[in-house]
Amino acid sequence: MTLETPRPSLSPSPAPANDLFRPYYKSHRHISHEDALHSPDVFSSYKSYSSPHYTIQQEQFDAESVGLKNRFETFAQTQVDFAPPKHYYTVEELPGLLIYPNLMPPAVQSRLVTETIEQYLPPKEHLNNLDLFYDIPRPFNLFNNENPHAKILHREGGKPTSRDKIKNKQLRWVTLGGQYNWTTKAYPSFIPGTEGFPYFPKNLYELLSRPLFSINPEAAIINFYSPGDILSPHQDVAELSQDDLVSVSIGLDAIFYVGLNRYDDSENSLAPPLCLMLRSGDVIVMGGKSRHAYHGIGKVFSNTSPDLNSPYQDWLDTKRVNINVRQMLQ
Ligand SMILES: O=C(O)CCC(=O)C(=O)O
Ligand SMILES: [Fe+2]
Repeated sequence: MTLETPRPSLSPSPAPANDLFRPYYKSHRHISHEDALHSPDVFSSYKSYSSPHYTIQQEQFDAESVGLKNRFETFAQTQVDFAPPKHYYTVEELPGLLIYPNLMPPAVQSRLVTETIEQYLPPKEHLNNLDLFYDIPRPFNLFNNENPHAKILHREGGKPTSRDKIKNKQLRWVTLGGQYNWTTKAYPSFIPGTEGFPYFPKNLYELLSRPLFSINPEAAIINFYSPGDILSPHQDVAELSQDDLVSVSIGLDAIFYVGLNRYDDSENSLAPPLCLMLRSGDVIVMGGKSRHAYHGIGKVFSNTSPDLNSPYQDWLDTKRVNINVRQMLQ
């Protein structure tokens, strides 16, 4: 269970989490979408869920008090026709974990994909996983169709790549805002508001910041998954801030695991992780005691992306995009 390339803020998980998560990665590796949707131990809001380990509660969501419609329309730059969700979910055993099924309407999801490809990915300040090995031309236009097969050479004599290969499989993440330092395993400790403080895209900031979520977004990782990709169990502990981590899913459905190291009284053993089906438009918040919970992705299901009427729909039909936003500083 290793990733192809190292990635920011991925701290190796100690044995207990790995041991508890491993059977799930194994049993879900070949599960069909249909079986996962009906599996009693995979939570999704539209079916019943019962687990001896987790109690999920439905909470009232007040879309008006957080100015949801206005936020969405500002971000999508168009009128957004949507019925705001009435509920979100909390988990008794994972305090601070919030689950918002289908929060982002299609127009907002589509805009997020467009912004990712056209604005967040191209600049040289936004490092991606390929930059570690290749001299990726900048601005990096994933969909510039001139010469998609032109060779991009590996810096240390490894296999060359091409924009086509990157687009279809190799692009795994891009970082926005404060860029994590690989060597020191830390974010830059700049002072907010001063020159040189990492720039974070304003439109994404305004979409996800207070009062909707308890966060001043300063850094983000956008993860790209193809079917077959997983993300190993880890904690996100690099940020100094204890504020919420906000995670938006777009495109293909995926199984997400999350767990705290705790003893389950009924079985007197470490509790297994909670399994969630994450679908396009869902948002997860990891805050409070769950800010540093172990988590990972066990399965990405092919042919499950909704039609978002995106200019990049063909690509999105083969991808899961996860926008993972954090506050770096206290
Ligand atoms: O893809 C996801 O839902 C989770 C990503 C994640 O855990 C991370 O970027 O640290
Ligand atoms: Fe994470």
